[in-house]
Amino acid sequence: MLRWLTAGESHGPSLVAILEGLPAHVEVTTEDISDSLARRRLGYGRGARMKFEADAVRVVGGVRHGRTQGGPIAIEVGNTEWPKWEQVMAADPVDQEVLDGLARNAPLTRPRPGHADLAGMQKYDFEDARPVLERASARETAARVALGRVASNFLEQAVGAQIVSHVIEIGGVRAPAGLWPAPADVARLDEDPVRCLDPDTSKLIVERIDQAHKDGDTLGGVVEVVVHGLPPGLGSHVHWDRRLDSRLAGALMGIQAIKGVEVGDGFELAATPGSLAHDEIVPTEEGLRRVSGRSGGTEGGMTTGEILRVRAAMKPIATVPRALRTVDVVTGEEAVAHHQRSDVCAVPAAGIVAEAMVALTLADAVVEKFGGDSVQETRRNAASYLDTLRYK
Ligand SMILES: Cc1cc2nc3c(=O)[nH]c(=O)nc-3n(C[C@H](O)[C@H](O)[C@H](O)COP(=O)(O)O)c2cc1C
Ligand SMILES: C=C(O[C@@H]1CC(C(=O)O)=C[C@@H](OP(=O)(O)O)[C@H]1O)C(=O)O
Repeated sequence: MLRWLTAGESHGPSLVAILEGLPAHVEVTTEDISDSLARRRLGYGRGARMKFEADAVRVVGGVRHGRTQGGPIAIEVGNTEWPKWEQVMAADPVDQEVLDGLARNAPLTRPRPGHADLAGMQKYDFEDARPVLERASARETAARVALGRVASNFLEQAVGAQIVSHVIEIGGVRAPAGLWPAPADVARLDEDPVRCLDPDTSKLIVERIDQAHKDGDTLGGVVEVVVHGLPPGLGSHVHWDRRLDSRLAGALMGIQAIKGVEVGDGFELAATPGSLAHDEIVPTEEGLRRVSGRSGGTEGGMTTGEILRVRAAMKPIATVPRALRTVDVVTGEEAVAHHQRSDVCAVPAAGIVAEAMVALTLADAVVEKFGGDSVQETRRNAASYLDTLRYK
């Protein structure tokens, strides 16, 4: 079983992430992790912070000379913004006089509709939204992407699986259906301003984001994660919490601002007759194959061995510049929500986070099915399973 945890605040000194249960000998370097973090910062429409802040990666446990050692892997992602927040976010008490003199410490009492502010203040009994938004912030996803890179190296080295994500819709502008990226498309996708496979849609999306920016508005959208090279039989039909689609859905829903998940053609299948909704099975020279991929590569909560495809729908950013109505919780009076800066659209970044969550979930399913204390043992076990598969 793989377990993972993150800690740290948006403007704290660093985020930390721990991954436990991964076999030894997975090749991974600080550079690999930094590259993945750099991909998360991509995407037209992100706010100023993405430009001036860097992710300072330090692997502090579990990896030696570029290979995992079998123990928990601990990664620190330093926030280079920290010096500006050292007192506001200090772990130890700071003189009230000092804090009162800091504009950025002013209590945030006008919660933003759509963010965690009000529910968090109610639940944790805070008069200031700061402690809530600091942890709710998607800054935390940097820690997940760091772990996701370790998981995705494992998947590639253990079973040869490769993950790629793309944006299929932003602000209602949608790419043509049926475009599924291959691993070779990753560089091209990363170069596109919105990580969309279709250049015409990409241009329209950039215009849509510019318009939203001008209007003081924000946008959401849909990303799709596609995984090539998975063996059949990851996950299980025997119990709800062992179903792979259930685990993938939970992992994707756990990303800030994700409000919908589809496996394969999901909602569209609901409107399609059965004769056209399922993936017929045919014998080919390469063995049993499906003629289509509508199911998204799972049946009965197990991988089918075909391409895995899952989608996540992100709502628009909650910090809307054209501020929304709220209440000042201290005075009880009507007000507009607090706003300093924000992303107009973070859908491309959410795609990279979705890749990470899919990688962690699949790595867990591979460890569960094939075990192994070293990646070579996992690889042997997977190869022997595939060799002796009853129906190929
Ligand atoms: C990559 C990414 C970047 C985000 N950037 C912002 C942002 O700049 N401003 C904002 O208000 N929300 C942003 N969000 C969304 C909030 O973190 C999220 O809405 C908030 O934590 C409340 O959680 P919920 O939307 O799941 O209810 C971002 C989310 C992601 C995944
Ligand atoms: C810092 C990141 O994303 C942040 C996520 C976020 C939110 O509310 O989720 C709000 C913004 O932060 P701030 O309010 O400080 O401008 C984003 O920049 C990041 O992704 O690295």
